[in-house]
Amino acid sequence: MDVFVPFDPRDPNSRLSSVLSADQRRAFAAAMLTDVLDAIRATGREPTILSTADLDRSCAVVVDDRPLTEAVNGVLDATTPAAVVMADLPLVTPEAVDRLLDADAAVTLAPGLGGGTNALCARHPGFRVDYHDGSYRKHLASAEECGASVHTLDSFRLAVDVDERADLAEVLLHGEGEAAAWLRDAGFEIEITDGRCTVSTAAGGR
Ligand SMILES: Nc1nc2c(ncn2[C@@H]2O[C@H](COP(=O)(O)OP(=O)(O)OP(=O)(O)O)[C@@H](O)[C@H]2O)c(=O)[nH]1
Ligand SMILES: C[C@H](OP(=O)(O)O)C(=O)O
Repeated sequence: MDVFVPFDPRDPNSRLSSVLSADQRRAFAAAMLTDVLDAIRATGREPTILSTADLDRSCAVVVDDRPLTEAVNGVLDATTPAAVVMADLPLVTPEAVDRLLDADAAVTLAPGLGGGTNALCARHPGFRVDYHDGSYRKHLASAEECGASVHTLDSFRLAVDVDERADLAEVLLHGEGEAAAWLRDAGFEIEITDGRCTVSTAAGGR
């Protein structure tokens, strides 16, 4: 099974601009990518990065500068079965990747909090993606349209994608890889606000 990891290094994680500078966002996104690639490799599979620009990584890289949906559908046009695992999932574990890839359904979807699709495995040649704006529901419809059976994977490790400041607390709480280490080195810490774990930018970030 080919596993593709979409990655756009140009201006990553723009929704974190209030806490991280552009250079910090690039470094943090690269650390998250490393965590995702490590988890996939630990399952015995070799990932391919689907990037918008050339990358200096010891990994197969396919460059396609079209928007995300078109680039991933380009992959699905050429490759079935195929899996797509986003690069902003720093909590992902090899066990979670195995569960995604071992599921029998024609289409397996790992939803993100907020209705996105953090990872998927497509065994049906007719399935195509349509990312953003609550893509999980669109992908359920897309699978139904082509008559593919669907499995929704219940995985905390795949559900946490890093979009906003609150997501950084999850990385500090549960992450064990480069992204969590990068945040700690940058001075970010957990603090309790109104009884919940939040991320403190007192010593880190902007
Ligand atoms: N190949 C490719 N990957 C993309 C593209 N846009 C986003 N990605 C990747 O897709 C995943 C999900 O991205 P998003 O959450 O939509 O965007 P982001 O850059 O992480 O964050 P924001 O700028 O805050 O939206 C991340 O791994 C991105 O690197 C694109 O146009 N092409
Ligand atoms: C890639 C996209 O991410 P979001 O815009 O939901 O963070 C999606 O999962 O559809």
